[in-house]
Amino acid sequence: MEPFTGTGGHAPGGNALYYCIALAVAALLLSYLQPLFSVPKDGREPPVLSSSIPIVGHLIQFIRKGSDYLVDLERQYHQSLYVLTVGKGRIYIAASPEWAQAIHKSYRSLQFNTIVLNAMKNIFLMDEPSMKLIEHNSNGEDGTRNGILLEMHDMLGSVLAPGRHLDDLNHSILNEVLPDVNKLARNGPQHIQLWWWIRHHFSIASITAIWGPKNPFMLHSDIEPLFWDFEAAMLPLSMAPLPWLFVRKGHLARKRIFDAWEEYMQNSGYDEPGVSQLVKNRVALNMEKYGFTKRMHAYGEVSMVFGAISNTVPTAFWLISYIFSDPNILAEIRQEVDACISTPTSGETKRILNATKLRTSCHLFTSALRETLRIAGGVNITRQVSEDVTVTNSAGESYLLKKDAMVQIASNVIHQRELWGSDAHEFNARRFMQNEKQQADSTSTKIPDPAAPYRDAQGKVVSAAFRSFGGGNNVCPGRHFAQTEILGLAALFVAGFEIEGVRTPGRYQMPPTEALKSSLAVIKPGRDVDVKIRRRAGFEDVEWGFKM
Ligand code: HEM
Repeated sequence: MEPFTGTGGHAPGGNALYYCIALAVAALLLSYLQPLFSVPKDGREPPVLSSSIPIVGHLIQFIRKGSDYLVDLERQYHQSLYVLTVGKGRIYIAASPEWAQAIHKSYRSLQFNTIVLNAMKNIFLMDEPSMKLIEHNSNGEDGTRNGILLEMHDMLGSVLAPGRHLDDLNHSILNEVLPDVNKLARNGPQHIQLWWWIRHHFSIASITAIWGPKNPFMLHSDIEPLFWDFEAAMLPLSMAPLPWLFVRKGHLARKRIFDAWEEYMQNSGYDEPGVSQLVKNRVALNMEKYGFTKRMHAYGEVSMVFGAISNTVPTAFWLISYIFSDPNILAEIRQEVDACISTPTSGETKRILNATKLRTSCHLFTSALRETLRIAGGVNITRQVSEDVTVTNSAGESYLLKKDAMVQIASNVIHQRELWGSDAHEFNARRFMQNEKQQADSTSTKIPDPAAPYRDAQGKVVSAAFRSFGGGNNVCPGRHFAQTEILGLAALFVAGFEIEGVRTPGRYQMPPTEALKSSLAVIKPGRDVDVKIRRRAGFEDVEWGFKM
């Protein structure tokens, strides 16, 4: 299962010389071509960070290092807003909370939906008539909220906000995952691969809670693993020419998933009992109101599958990993979770976890979740500049951003900045305790917002520092759903089980992160981890249940 194979960046043996010569020739050629690609610079723009390889140097580094490239640039240059040029294009990188906030404020000129349109065309393969429908008023050009994208945004914001529909959805996903958990280690210790187990069972439970029992993940055993192949190929699929040739694995996975989702639509799987309000509303909007075909609606639904699981699944894995790799933190969080379990009546094996209490009264547990997201969930936020615009940060600094460029908020860099203290690079489960307590005091009956601004140890708000759920207009509408489902799954492990590594008896050791970190979603583990899982003493026969 070791993923880190290959030559570690060196061409083997005698090929090394040819490799170096080829690189030198390519660099020379590119330097001759550079004038053709020169990007005219306006003195009002942020500083340009150049690359030693002209034209495509930054692109090569992104391909080689993923989102870690931005961390390298931060170490080297300490710039909080700067420009990278690739070919004739510009990417502005905002790497401080102050600039993140300024970018979010200029949402009219720095557009989210233009990025969505590109994805719908190039990744989710919407046909021309559907693109026409989606493009209509996509950025509120006519001053109203009419049009598929804006109406969808508003619909998701309301159906996923704390309330009855969200409770139904959370109840449904937690109930879906219960049978798998209740089967675990029932007849004594059991070996599992922890990442595989969580990925497989949590994905299927999430998709079933949203799309009902006749969904493709439930009906076809190849769909869940293929989804992750598709997910891993997202970027190359969106950029590479001839994806069927150059991104073959991702291309085939995408095709199979589209076909399976089309089958779901053709069989009216969305009409079955157990389908969430969210899916019903999407059918009503896309098909009934705007006339999408079943095929195009199916492709669009796959984009929602990304929203639903590509971040929650790895977050649940890392949260469980962080908790179990520190026995003291495990003991403290266990105490909090134990207080959310119903008291058994004699002879009863059923124990009920109160999911609402998990969110409102387990401050260390919810702090650990946000800390997990700070470290593993530095999801970078991208916008397209629709017109020349001047952005100004809270310190009064201003820069010009040019039309047609991209802007990226480097959440992964912001999440490692000095503002987090000298332990910024380490996991500190208590880091968000001030937040959790403060929210509990001020909003005792409401559900704490997992996207609330970070408060430092003195309780001072540091706006736009915690970016895992984005911010501003496009803050993640699924964050409350995500918080409850992740806490619910992790609580079952904490309350009911002990975990040790097969290769590290008596303790659990986390696997490393993937070598090439994506900037699109929460980081995945670099390899799976074989664990021995057994029932916690005193909970051997427990059948778990949930109440909201
Ligand atoms: C740990 C879990 C999650 C993380 C870290 C996460 C992260 C994010 C981030 C960073 C954004 C903002 C993107 C941007 O501004 O460019 C976003 C938006 C979005 N998320 Fe999530 N998300 C999570 C879970 C979910 C879930 C469970 C759903 C749905 C069931 C969901 C649905 C969406 C949607 C639809 C948007 C687009 C919002 C819009 O149109 O303005 N997310 N998410």
